[in-house]
Amino acid sequence: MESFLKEHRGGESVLDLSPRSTVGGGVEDVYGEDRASEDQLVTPWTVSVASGYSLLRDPHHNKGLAFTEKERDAHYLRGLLPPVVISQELQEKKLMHSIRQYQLPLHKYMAMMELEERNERLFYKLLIDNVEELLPVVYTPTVGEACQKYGSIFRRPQGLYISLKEKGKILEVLRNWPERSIQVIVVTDGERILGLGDLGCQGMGIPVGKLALYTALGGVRPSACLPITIDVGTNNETLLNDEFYIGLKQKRATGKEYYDLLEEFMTAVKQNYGEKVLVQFEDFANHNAFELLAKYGTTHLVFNDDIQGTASVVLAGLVASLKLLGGSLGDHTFLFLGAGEAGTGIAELIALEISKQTKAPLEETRKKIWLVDSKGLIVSSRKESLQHFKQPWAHEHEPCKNLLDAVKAIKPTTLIGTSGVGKQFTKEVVEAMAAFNKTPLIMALSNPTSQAECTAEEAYTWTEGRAIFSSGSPFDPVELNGKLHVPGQANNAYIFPGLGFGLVISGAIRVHDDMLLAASEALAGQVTQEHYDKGMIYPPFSNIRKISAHIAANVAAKAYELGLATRLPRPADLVKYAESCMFTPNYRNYR
Ligand SMILES: NC(=O)C1=CN([C@@H]2O[C@H](COP(=O)(O)OP(=O)(O)OC[C@H]3O[C@@H](n4cnc5c(N)ncnc54)[C@H](OP(=O)(O)O)[C@@H]3O)[C@@H](O)[C@H]2O)C=CC1
Ligand SMILES: CC(=O)C(=O)O
Ligand SMILES: [Mg+2]
Repeated sequence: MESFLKEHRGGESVLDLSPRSTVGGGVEDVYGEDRASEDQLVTPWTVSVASGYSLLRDPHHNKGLAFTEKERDAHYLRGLLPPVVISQELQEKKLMHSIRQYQLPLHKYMAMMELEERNERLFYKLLIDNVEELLPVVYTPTVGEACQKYGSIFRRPQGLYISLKEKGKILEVLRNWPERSIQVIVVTDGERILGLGDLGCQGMGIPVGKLALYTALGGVRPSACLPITIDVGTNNETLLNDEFYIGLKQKRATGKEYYDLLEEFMTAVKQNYGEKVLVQFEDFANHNAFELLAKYGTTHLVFNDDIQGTASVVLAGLVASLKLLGGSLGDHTFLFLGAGEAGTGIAELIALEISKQTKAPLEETRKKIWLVDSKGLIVSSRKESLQHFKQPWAHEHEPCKNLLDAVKAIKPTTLIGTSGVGKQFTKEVVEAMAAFNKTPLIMALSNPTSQAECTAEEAYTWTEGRAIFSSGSPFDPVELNGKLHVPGQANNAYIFPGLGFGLVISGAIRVHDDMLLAASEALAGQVTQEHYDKGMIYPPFSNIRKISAHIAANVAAKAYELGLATRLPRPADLVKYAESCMFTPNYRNYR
């Protein structure tokens, strides 16, 4: 602070902050003074231009040992750092070495979060340059464990908490966030965190993780990202009884109380950030997710990642798989285990794509797709008792009580797991798939790894190496009878960063289903012959920035075509434009 005042008052400090001299020198004992003010009100105050010590403590500008000699002179850093000056590359090498020393993924996660709080650009450089290694650390599966233990690992707030206590004041709460130019909000209410259920306020790890990917994979500026957790209570008894739980200790609010809070939130978001801020709904339970999407889809720029992002990524994998399987999408039969957000979201986008390709009505193309929920196969005799999002899938058929019976009856070419329950694709189920398919397509999408419907090894072993396999959380390649099988990661992380970036750079004001198809097409278009030769239906994450630029460009093109883009004129080369807009984490030079 002193250096700031000197800098701004011609080198003359207006406040004398130096310790008052005492007879005989040395530092004055200020502890008594501090105790004397214990009962008094004090004002927490700070300055806004960072230099000296505060610059080292500012994660947006801190460069640690990479501050140059000139910068150390100009910004009052002399003596605050050891003498050596190192490059960002050397810092990266050192940090990767230290992160690799940790045995437990959660410790790696905590080291990464600590880095983000200390030096944001270095955090993103590490994440971008080592994406395949670090994605499982900052994202699924480790982020799941981090959310489960968020109460005990919580150090500093990384996003905004909006609870029932803030009712009537949400606009003010938004204004407390230090950044004004927000482009992307990821919001959860913590009720369905991955396949781990209701984690209440501890779900904050998910918006934080998703937005880190928006920046690292998609190129949205970190300062334009805002993670939000809406806390309406939790029905998780363990959390309610945990003295370290960080959220509201009450049962979840429902009905009018819940929807009124969400309405206030959505209104405040638009009031504060305007029409073009993207709100991504994440990990809401399905009894609210579909309704919120339908309600705000016509008035706000909103997108549900679990319903729509997942649909787009899976469709891309299916389209790519046709290169290996032959035929068209409409030639296939799909069976889902799990008929919630992910399951019905994917099913609807597949049906839409087949309908666009064949010109057949949606009601017809849906008939190629079957879903099983916790009560068995969804069939017409169950229609009356089904939630609205399941009803379009209630086809004419005899009831089937379990997945194995459904597989045998429907004989799908593709089996997709979106149940949130691990180990449901048993040996019998997978062997049944292999019995009537030369190359069965198996997707075990539930997260984190503990909830995957089967492992990569199981899928390859039980099909004698014939399966094409993808999962929501990553699995290592599997060697079977001398052949290496490379599983894909069918995770919406391929889609949402590029999709969101495309919406941002075109200034889109609404999300349209055709944009999901455009994102899907762009992702499938990034799978090359080299990937197909290895049996892959998704490109590697190591290329994700390029992939995201192509997705963003395709989505932006669709926004312009539909008249939903506001950033005019339309750039001629949208891929180049997207690339040029992407945030890069290299250090900036300070004057
Ligand atoms: N890979 C990816 O990118 C993504 C993965 N996911 C994962 O998908 C999973 C599900 O998410 P989501 O769709 O939002 O969750 P939902 O709660 O909306 O849906 C879960 C569905 O699974 C069904 N189900 C639960 N248990 C069983 C069972 N034992 N047998 C058969 N069906 C069962 C439920 O049935 P009922 O309706 O009868 O209760 C429900 O239909 C989660 O693990 C999530 O992590 C989600 C989004 C993206
Ligand atoms: C990936 C994701 O969004 C989920 O599992 O919920
Ligand atoms: Mg999710």
